[in-house]
Amino acid sequence: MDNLNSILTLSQLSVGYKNGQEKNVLMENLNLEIPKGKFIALLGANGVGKSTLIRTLANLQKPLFGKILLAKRNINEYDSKELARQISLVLTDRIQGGNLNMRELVEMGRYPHTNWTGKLRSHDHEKVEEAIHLCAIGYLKDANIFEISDGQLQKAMIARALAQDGDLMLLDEPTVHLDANNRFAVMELLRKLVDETQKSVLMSTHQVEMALKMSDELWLANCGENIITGSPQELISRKEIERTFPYLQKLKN
Ligand SMILES: Nc1ncnc2c1ncn2[C@@H]1O[C@H](COP(=O)(O)OP(=O)(O)OP(=O)(O)O)[C@@H](O)[C@H]1O
Repeated sequence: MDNLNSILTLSQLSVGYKNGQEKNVLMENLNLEIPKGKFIALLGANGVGKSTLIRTLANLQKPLFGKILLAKRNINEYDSKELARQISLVLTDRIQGGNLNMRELVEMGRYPHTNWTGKLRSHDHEKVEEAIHLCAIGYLKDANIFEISDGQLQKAMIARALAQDGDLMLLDEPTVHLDANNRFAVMELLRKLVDETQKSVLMSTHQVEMALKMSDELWLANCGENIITGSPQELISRKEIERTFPYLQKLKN
Protein backbone atom coordinates (compact mmCIF):
# COMPACT_ATOMS: atom_id res chain seq x y z
CA MET A 1 0.00 0.00 0.00
CA ASP A 2 1.66 3.25 -1.05
CA ASN A 3 -0.82 5.96 -1.78
CA LEU A 4 0.90 9.32 -2.31
CA ASN A 5 -2.20 10.98 -0.98
CA SER A 6 -2.05 9.27 2.39
CA ILE A 7 -1.21 11.22 5.54
CA LEU A 8 -1.27 8.18 7.83
CA THR A 9 -0.78 4.54 6.84
CA LEU A 10 -1.51 1.62 9.16
CA SER A 11 0.34 -1.49 8.14
CA GLN A 12 -0.46 -4.87 9.71
CA LEU A 13 -1.28 -2.94 12.84
CA SER A 14 -2.52 -4.67 15.97
CA VAL A 15 -3.59 -2.63 18.99
CA GLY A 16 -4.39 -3.58 22.55
CA TYR A 17 -2.69 -4.19 25.88
CA LYS A 18 0.08 -6.40 27.15
CA ASN A 19 0.41 -7.56 30.71
CA GLY A 20 3.54 -9.67 31.05
CA GLN A 21 3.05 -12.61 28.70
CA GLU A 22 -0.68 -11.96 28.35
CA LYS A 23 -2.03 -9.97 25.44
CA ASN A 24 -5.44 -8.40 25.04
CA VAL A 25 -5.64 -7.83 21.28
CA LEU A 26 -8.50 -5.46 20.49
CA MET A 27 -7.94 -4.94 16.76
CA GLU A 28 -5.50 -6.78 14.55
CA ASN A 29 -3.96 -6.72 11.11
CA LEU A 30 -5.28 -3.27 10.28
CA ASN A 31 -4.17 -2.15 6.82
CA LEU A 32 -5.76 1.23 6.44
CA GLU A 33 -5.00 4.71 5.20
CA ILE A 34 -6.09 8.17 6.16
CA PRO A 35 -5.98 10.17 2.93
CA LYS A 36 -5.35 13.91 2.86
CA GLY A 37 -8.48 16.01 3.01
CA LYS A 38 -10.84 13.35 4.35
CA PHE A 39 -13.18 13.32 7.31
CA ILE A 40 -13.33 9.80 8.74
CA ALA A 41 -15.61 8.70 11.56
CA LEU A 42 -14.65 5.68 13.65
CA LEU A 43 -17.76 3.93 14.93
CA GLY A 44 -18.32 0.89 17.10
CA ALA A 45 -19.71 -0.36 20.37
CA ASN A 46 -18.36 0.45 23.83
CA GLY A 47 -15.13 -1.38 24.53
CA VAL A 48 -14.35 -2.35 20.95
CA GLY A 49 -11.07 -0.42 21.12
CA LYS A 50 -11.70 2.96 19.45
CA SER A 51 -9.84 5.00 22.08
CA THR A 52 -7.03 2.47 22.12
CA LEU A 53 -6.64 2.79 18.36
CA ILE A 54 -6.63 6.59 18.51
CA ARG A 55 -4.07 6.61 21.32
CA THR A 56 -1.91 4.20 19.33
CA LEU A 57 -2.13 6.32 16.18
CA ALA A 58 -1.09 9.35 18.22
CA ASN A 59 1.93 7.38 19.45
CA LEU A 60 0.77 7.54 23.07
CA GLN A 61 0.91 3.78 23.29
CA LYS A 62 2.87 1.18 21.37
CA PRO A 63 1.19 -1.08 18.84
CA LEU A 64 1.21 -4.78 19.68
CA PHE A 65 2.38 -5.39 16.14
CA GLY A 66 2.83 -3.59 12.81
CA LYS A 67 3.72 -0.04 11.99
CA ILE A 68 2.29 3.42 11.47
CA LEU A 69 3.66 5.73 8.81
CA LEU A 70 3.03 9.45 9.15
CA ALA A 71 3.73 11.27 5.88
CA LYS A 72 5.67 8.15 4.78
CA ARG A 73 7.94 8.11 7.86
CA ASN A 74 7.64 5.67 10.73
CA ILE A 75 5.89 7.48 13.56
CA ASN A 76 8.61 6.31 15.99
CA GLU A 77 11.15 8.47 14.18
CA TYR A 78 9.39 11.74 15.06
CA ASP A 79 10.38 13.63 18.17
CA SER A 80 7.47 14.86 20.28
CA LYS A 81 7.52 18.46 19.00
CA GLU A 82 7.71 17.35 15.38
CA LEU A 83 4.84 14.94 15.95
CA ALA A 84 2.76 17.64 17.60
CA ARG A 85 3.19 19.84 14.54
CA GLN A 86 1.68 17.06 12.42
CA ILE A 87 -0.98 15.54 14.67
CA SER A 88 -3.45 17.52 16.75
CA LEU A 89 -5.06 15.33 19.35
CA VAL A 90 -8.27 15.72 21.34
CA LEU A 91 -8.87 13.17 24.08
CA THR A 92 -11.67 12.99 26.60
CA ASP A 93 -9.38 13.02 29.67
CA ARG A 94 -9.60 16.10 31.89
CA ILE A 95 -6.26 17.86 31.76
CA GLN A 96 -4.17 17.69 34.90
CA GLY A 97 -2.49 20.44 36.90
CA GLY A 98 -1.86 24.08 36.10
CA ASN A 99 -4.04 27.02 36.93
CA LEU A 100 -4.83 28.03 33.37
CA ASN A 101 -7.46 30.22 31.87
CA MET A 102 -9.12 29.13 28.67
CA ARG A 103 -6.99 31.33 26.42
CA GLU A 104 -3.79 29.95 27.95
CA LEU A 105 -5.07 26.43 27.32
CA VAL A 106 -5.63 27.19 23.64
CA GLU A 107 -2.20 28.87 23.46
CA MET A 108 -0.64 25.55 24.49
CA GLY A 109 -1.57 24.33 21.02
CA ARG A 110 1.01 26.71 19.56
CA TYR A 111 4.03 25.53 21.58
CA PRO A 112 5.12 22.94 18.99
CA HIS A 113 5.53 25.89 16.60
CA THR A 114 7.68 28.06 18.89
CA ASN A 115 11.47 28.22 18.94
CA TRP A 116 13.67 27.53 22.00
CA THR A 117 12.37 30.63 23.82
CA GLY A 118 8.88 29.10 23.84
CA LYS A 119 7.44 32.57 23.13
CA LEU A 120 4.38 32.97 20.94
CA ARG A 121 4.74 35.39 18.04
CA SER A 122 2.04 37.50 16.43
CA HIS A 123 1.24 34.75 13.92
CA ASP A 124 0.72 32.32 16.83
CA HIS A 125 -1.60 34.76 18.57
CA GLU A 126 -3.60 35.11 15.36
CA LYS A 127 -4.00 31.32 15.18
CA VAL A 128 -5.15 31.25 18.81
CA GLU A 129 -7.71 34.00 18.22
CA GLU A 130 -8.95 32.28 15.09
CA ALA A 131 -9.38 28.95 16.88
CA ILE A 132 -11.25 30.61 19.76
CA HIS A 133 -13.47 32.39 17.29
CA LEU A 134 -14.20 29.22 15.28
CA CYS A 135 -15.23 27.38 18.43
CA ALA A 136 -17.34 30.35 19.58
CA ILE A 137 -15.80 30.44 23.05
CA GLY A 138 -14.52 34.03 23.08
CA TYR A 139 -16.79 34.76 26.06
CA LEU A 140 -14.77 32.25 28.13
CA LYS A 141 -11.27 33.57 27.36
CA ASP A 142 -10.49 34.60 30.91
CA ALA A 143 -12.35 31.80 32.66
CA ASN A 144 -10.33 29.34 34.72
CA ILE A 145 -10.51 25.94 33.02
CA PHE A 146 -11.43 24.28 36.31
CA GLU A 147 -14.48 26.49 36.58
CA ILE A 148 -16.02 25.84 33.18
CA SER A 149 -18.42 23.05 32.27
CA ASP A 150 -17.32 19.77 30.67
CA GLY A 151 -18.90 20.84 27.39
CA GLN A 152 -17.16 24.22 27.46
CA LEU A 153 -13.85 22.54 28.23
CA GLN A 154 -14.45 20.12 25.38
CA LYS A 155 -14.80 23.03 22.97
CA ALA A 156 -11.65 24.62 24.41
CA MET A 157 -9.74 21.39 23.80
CA ILE A 158 -10.95 21.40 20.21
CA ALA A 159 -9.84 25.04 19.90
CA ARG A 160 -6.42 24.04 21.23
CA ALA A 161 -6.19 21.33 18.56
CA LEU A 162 -7.24 23.80 15.86
CA ALA A 163 -4.58 26.25 17.03
CA GLN A 164 -2.05 23.43 16.91
CA ASP A 165 -2.79 23.27 13.19
CA GLY A 166 -1.57 19.71 12.48
CA ASP A 167 -2.26 18.16 9.09
CA LEU A 168 -4.09 15.36 10.88
CA MET A 169 -6.59 15.76 13.70
CA LEU A 170 -7.32 12.73 15.86
CA LEU A 171 -10.31 13.17 18.12
CA ASP A 172 -11.68 10.69 20.63
CA GLU A 173 -15.39 11.34 21.12
CA PRO A 174 -15.04 15.12 20.77
CA THR A 175 -18.76 15.70 21.21
CA VAL A 176 -19.24 13.53 24.28
CA HIS A 177 -20.11 16.31 26.73
CA LEU A 178 -21.88 18.57 24.29
CA ASP A 179 -25.55 19.40 23.92
CA ALA A 180 -27.25 18.66 20.58
CA ASN A 181 -26.62 22.10 19.05
CA ASN A 182 -22.98 22.10 20.07
CA ARG A 183 -22.52 18.52 18.81
CA PHE A 184 -23.73 19.62 15.43
CA ALA A 185 -21.60 22.79 15.54
CA VAL A 186 -18.44 20.77 16.24
CA MET A 187 -19.18 18.28 13.45
CA GLU A 188 -19.90 21.15 11.07
CA LEU A 189 -16.69 22.87 12.10
CA LEU A 190 -14.62 19.73 11.43
CA ARG A 191 -16.36 19.25 8.09
CA LYS A 192 -15.54 22.83 7.11
CA LEU A 193 -11.96 22.46 8.28
CA VAL A 194 -11.45 19.43 6.04
CA ASP A 195 -13.14 21.09 3.06
CA GLU A 196 -11.27 24.36 3.34
CA THR A 197 -7.80 23.28 4.43
CA GLN A 198 -7.32 19.74 3.09
CA LYS A 199 -6.50 18.59 6.61
CA SER A 200 -7.59 15.10 7.61
CA VAL A 201 -9.77 14.17 10.55
CA LEU A 202 -10.25 10.82 12.25
CA MET A 203 -12.86 11.04 14.96
CA SER A 204 -14.36 8.34 17.14
CA THR A 205 -17.96 8.92 17.98
CA HIS A 206 -21.22 7.34 19.10
CA GLN A 207 -23.17 9.93 17.09
CA VAL A 208 -23.98 7.49 14.30
CA GLU A 209 -26.57 9.54 12.43
CA MET A 210 -24.42 12.66 12.47
CA ALA A 211 -21.36 10.68 11.31
CA LEU A 212 -23.40 9.21 8.44
CA LYS A 213 -24.35 12.70 7.31
CA MET A 214 -21.09 14.56 7.80
CA SER A 215 -18.17 12.20 7.15
CA ASP A 216 -16.53 11.07 3.90
CA GLU A 217 -15.65 7.65 5.17
CA LEU A 218 -16.54 5.37 8.05
CA TRP A 219 -14.34 2.93 9.90
CA LEU A 220 -16.75 0.47 11.41
CA ALA A 221 -15.36 -1.59 14.27
CA ASN A 222 -17.12 -4.76 15.38
CA CYS A 223 -15.73 -7.00 18.10
CA GLY A 224 -13.57 -9.82 16.76
CA GLU A 225 -13.79 -8.62 13.14
CA ASN A 226 -11.65 -6.52 10.86
CA ILE A 227 -12.57 -2.85 10.61
CA ILE A 228 -14.94 -2.31 7.69
CA THR A 229 -14.37 0.85 5.69
CA GLY A 230 -16.38 2.70 3.08
CA SER A 231 -18.42 5.80 2.43
CA PRO A 232 -21.58 6.13 4.53
CA GLN A 233 -23.66 5.43 1.42
CA GLU A 234 -21.70 2.27 0.61
CA LEU A 235 -21.99 0.90 4.11
CA ILE A 236 -25.69 1.67 4.26
CA SER A 237 -26.26 -0.15 0.94
CA ARG A 238 -24.20 -3.11 2.12
CA LYS A 239 -26.37 -3.17 5.27
CA GLU A 240 -23.28 -2.93 7.46
CA ILE A 241 -24.71 0.04 9.36
CA GLU A 242 -27.90 -1.86 10.05
CA ARG A 243 -25.93 -4.90 11.23
CA THR A 244 -23.73 -2.88 13.60
CA PHE A 245 -26.47 -0.56 14.88
CA PRO A 246 -29.77 -2.47 14.82
CA TYR A 247 -31.33 0.21 17.03
CA LEU A 248 -31.42 2.61 14.04
CA GLN A 249 -33.86 0.34 12.23
CA LYS A 250 -36.00 -0.01 15.36
CA LEU A 251 -36.10 3.78 15.76
CA LYS A 252 -37.45 4.12 12.23
CA ASN A 253 -40.33 1.70 12.88
N1 LIG B 1 -5.13 1.14 30.27
C1 LIG B 1 -5.66 -0.05 29.94
N2 LIG B 1 -5.04 -1.20 30.31
C2 LIG B 1 -5.54 -2.41 29.97
N3 LIG B 1 -6.67 -2.57 29.26
C3 LIG B 1 -7.34 -1.47 28.88
C4 LIG B 1 -6.87 -0.15 29.20
N4 LIG B 1 -7.73 0.74 28.68
C5 LIG B 1 -8.68 0.02 28.05
N5 LIG B 1 -8.45 -1.30 28.18
C6 LIG B 1 -9.24 -2.40 27.60
O1 LIG B 1 -9.50 -2.11 26.24
C7 LIG B 1 -10.89 -2.26 25.96
C8 LIG B 1 -11.26 -1.21 24.93
O2 LIG B 1 -11.21 0.08 25.52
P1 LIG B 1 -11.35 1.40 24.66
O3 LIG B 1 -11.44 2.52 25.63
O4 LIG B 1 -10.29 1.46 23.63
O5 LIG B 1 -12.76 1.14 23.94
P2 LIG B 1 -13.71 2.16 23.19
O6 LIG B 1 -14.15 1.48 21.93
O7 LIG B 1 -13.08 3.49 23.05
O8 LIG B 1 -14.94 2.22 24.19
P3 LIG B 1 -15.98 3.42 24.54
O9 LIG B 1 -16.88 3.56 23.33
O10 LIG B 1 -16.71 2.88 25.70
O11 LIG B 1 -15.21 4.66 24.84
C9 LIG B 1 -11.58 -2.13 27.31
O12 LIG B 1 -12.70 -2.97 27.38
C10 LIG B 1 -10.55 -2.61 28.30
O13 LIG B 1 -10.71 -4.00 28.47
